[in-house]
Amino acid sequence: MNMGEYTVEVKKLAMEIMGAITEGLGIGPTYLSGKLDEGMQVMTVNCYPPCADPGIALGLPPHSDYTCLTILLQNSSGLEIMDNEVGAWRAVPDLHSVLQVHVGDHLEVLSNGLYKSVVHRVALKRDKTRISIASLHSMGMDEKMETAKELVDEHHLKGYKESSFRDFLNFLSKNDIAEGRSFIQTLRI
Ligand SMILES: O=C(O)CCC(=O)C(=O)O
Ligand SMILES: [Fe+2]
Repeated sequence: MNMGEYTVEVKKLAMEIMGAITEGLGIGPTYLSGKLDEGMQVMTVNCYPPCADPGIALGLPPHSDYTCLTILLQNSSGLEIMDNEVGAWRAVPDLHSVLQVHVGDHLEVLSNGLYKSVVHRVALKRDKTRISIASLHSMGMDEKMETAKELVDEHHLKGYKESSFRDFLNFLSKNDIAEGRSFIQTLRI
């Protein structure tokens, strides 16, 4: 499969998974399908060179993705995920030909916090180049993601402000995520 075909297939998968998630949330399998289908798919190909002293450097600083979903393919281990219950990093095992699905900030907003966006980072290897391909799925540039009204009531107050992909880009231009500022924190009410 070439990159173009992969891009098309991974989008279909993202649409299916989001349909299953919104169905599971009780807001129906097509709740977001139109806006997601017409929305943005950003493909990033990341190359992490070997590092003589991996203890003092990171491939990618801790962050969560602004997306609804991110689908990731990696050629070797290196990705680490924050385990919020214990406040420790967990290495994602090196599983061959496996796609990882990350919950992004906008799914946390949509679900009123029932899904939590995953904080992740990439560690470097002493003797190995690591390559990953991430497919980031979100609505259009100026489409505002709002918490589903069906998931808000007097016992479950609305926990998030609405935001768009452009709002995230504006945040990025003014803040350094390497210093720990996170977009989702600015959305929490
Ligand atoms: O290289 C990876 O495994 C993660 C890439 C990533 O987090 C991103 O592109 O947002
Ligand atoms: Fe990421």
